[in-house]
Amino acid sequence: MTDTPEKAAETDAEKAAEKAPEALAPAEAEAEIARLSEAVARADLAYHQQDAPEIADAEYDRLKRRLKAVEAAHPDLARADSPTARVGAAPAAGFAKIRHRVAMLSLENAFDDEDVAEFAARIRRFLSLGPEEPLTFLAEPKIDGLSLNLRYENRRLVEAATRGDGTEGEDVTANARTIADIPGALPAEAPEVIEIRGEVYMHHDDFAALNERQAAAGAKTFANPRNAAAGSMRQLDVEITKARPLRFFAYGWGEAPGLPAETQSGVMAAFVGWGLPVNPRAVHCESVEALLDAYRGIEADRASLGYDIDGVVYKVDRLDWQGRLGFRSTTPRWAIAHKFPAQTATTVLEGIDIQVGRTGALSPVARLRPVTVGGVVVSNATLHNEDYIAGRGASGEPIREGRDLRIGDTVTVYRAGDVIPKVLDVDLAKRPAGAEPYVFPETCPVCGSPAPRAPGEAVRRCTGGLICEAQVVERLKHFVSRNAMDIDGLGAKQVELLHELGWVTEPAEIFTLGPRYGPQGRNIERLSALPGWGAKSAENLLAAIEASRTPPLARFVFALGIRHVGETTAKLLARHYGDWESLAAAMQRAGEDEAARAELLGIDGVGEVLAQAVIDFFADGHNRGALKHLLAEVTPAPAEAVAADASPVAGKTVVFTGKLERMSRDEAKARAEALGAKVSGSVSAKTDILVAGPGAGSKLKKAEALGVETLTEEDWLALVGEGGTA
Ligand SMILES: NC(=O)c1ccc[n+]([C@@H]2O[C@H](COP(=O)([O-])OP(=O)(O)OC[C@H]3O[C@@H](n4cnc5c(N)ncnc54)[C@H](O)[C@@H]3O)[C@@H](O)[C@H]2O)c1
Ligand SMILES: [Zn+2]
Repeated sequence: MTDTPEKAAETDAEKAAEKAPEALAPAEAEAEIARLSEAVARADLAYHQQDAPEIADAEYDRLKRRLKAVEAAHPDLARADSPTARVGAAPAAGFAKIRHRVAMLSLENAFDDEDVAEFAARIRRFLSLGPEEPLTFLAEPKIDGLSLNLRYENRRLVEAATRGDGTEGEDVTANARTIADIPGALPAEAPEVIEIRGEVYMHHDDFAALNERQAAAGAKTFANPRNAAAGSMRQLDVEITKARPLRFFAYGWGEAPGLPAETQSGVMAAFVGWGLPVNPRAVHCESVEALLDAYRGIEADRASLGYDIDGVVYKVDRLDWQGRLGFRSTTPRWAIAHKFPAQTATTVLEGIDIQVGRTGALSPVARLRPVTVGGVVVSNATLHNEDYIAGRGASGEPIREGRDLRIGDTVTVYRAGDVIPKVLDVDLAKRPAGAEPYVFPETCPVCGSPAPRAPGEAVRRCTGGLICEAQVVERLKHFVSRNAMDIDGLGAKQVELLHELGWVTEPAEIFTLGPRYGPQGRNIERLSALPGWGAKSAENLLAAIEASRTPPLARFVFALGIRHVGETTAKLLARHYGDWESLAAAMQRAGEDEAARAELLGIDGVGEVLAQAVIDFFADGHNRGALKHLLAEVTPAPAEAVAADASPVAGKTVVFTGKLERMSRDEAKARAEALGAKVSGSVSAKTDILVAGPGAGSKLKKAEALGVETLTEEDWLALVGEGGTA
């Protein structure tokens, strides 16, 4: 493949990404800032607004840290709309908005001990504290959920809002009222007006049970408890929130005149007295060492807490000092979040399973000797694809250049932000003697069909689409869909049911439903007795099935669900080959002989990847079997001959070569096809006309040798009635 301009730009960006921020030239820094801002903004939206993160938290933190560093080194280039100057994401559409009386901000991050020491030192400097003066912090687990502001007026809960972009949040008052941990009223000793802030989260076991219920109901499952909590809270339908097992911990406040104490810990104690849940793991710390001890203690218990935390938050305990320290644009100076590192563990790769997805993609999954990674027992992990196993890297993944994975290897497993675990690296020193490189299967483990890898793709795909058990439901749904066979009364739901019952396992069986399950069917069960059907709808369905026994060829080809063959391509194929027999025969030949392949490739709009997909489909014995059954039931109607007999070139095979002067090659092809000609890319004994422009070479020689009629562009235009001056 040649280097496109975008490609070159990409490599420049990669180089820039490796340089120290100060070493970047202004243009590089600007591009780097643009690239990182876009990546962070995109991740923010996915995470905060859609509750569906696309990258791991550790990766997000890395991008953001780099962006901050580049901005710090080139302050004049920092953008006003930089995601480092923002909190979260704007409220989602559909929710009423609530303007926060006191902004809901984020927290500065610390990633190592040094960051923590620097945090404490900065505070001492800011407050001009002598080295002997005590500085007390409260260290609390950082709950991995979503933040919520609860407003109580006259001790009644009157408003609940998400953080949103920090200034405006979503009104989730009704949702908050369904959470048992959140009191609807505060006791008499609470002040008249107070906003309580805290985190909504979900317990691990509740999360697992919720996902099970979701899966059983065919609904979407959540990647981790945080997404489940955020997705459950941010529901327009309160009944859904009510059915979800949400919890709450209070850790702070918004507008709060007349606080009940003068320290963070004092206020928390008062909250407990008012019936608010406060995390019991908070620790008083008098020094940096004490903070780090608290951090390690909480980290050690992380696995047994029963809910996710992603770090420890340190807060200056004295509220007067918090007041003096105040805020930067998006974070307080008196607190910091000490994040836990990405979670890794070492274990043995015991095997590699190949799973087949609904679109036929073969995905390798590592079978691991079970190991605890950040408190969760992991026994399998994704391996992405063939190249990843071979150590050739995959886009966006750390590359183990040249170090392949073999069964028996000792590997590092990685979890970040609770996304699916990954196998990161391999310890070659521990490789067992005789371990063999892994050979990726070339056939589908489900149906045995060939699973080739298309040029330029990393993934192998099963070609047995029509019969492969892993793909069959999706294929059937596609087959009956509106732009395909368009059978009235047979939608995705009905297909799923019929497949589940085992009544339809391949397309042909749709057409034998009547004799099998119709009013006079040979089975005792009846379509009309299915839940929600009745005699009338069964009758209508059978009539619609009868009516679709002669689909237009293009629709039929599209309905087969051949990879890369969309409606447009199906039309091209139908028009070029005319009828099913010619098309099918040509496709089978194309797998074996060059001329037939060249003809296929000669069709305008058919490229290598597409041609190979079609050839693979027709070459697969399973598909041929399913097609045979199907063609016993349906007869595709030949494509309408375009401008057929009227055209002198209808049905003729034409090849263009050399330079055309009156129109582009593509346009010439399109016009010829519109006149009913078949356009091919190579000359053979079947060629009727060769149109040769200046510079024609080997094709012209071959045509002359074969005695094929040869025309100039002018002759051709005259023949098809487009001669004369343009
Ligand atoms: N994976 C992604 O694509 C992606 C995208 C955006 C954000 N994120 C994650 O979110 C983080 C940034 O989000 P953020 O701005 O919400 O910051 P943050 O989550 O790092 O810190 C602020 C939040 O911590 C919460 N919190 C939990 N326990 C707390 C406690 N005891 N005291 C005070 N606050 C507590 C509060 O809700 C507060 O809003 C990132 O570091 C990353 O981990 C991930
Ligand atoms: Zn298969």
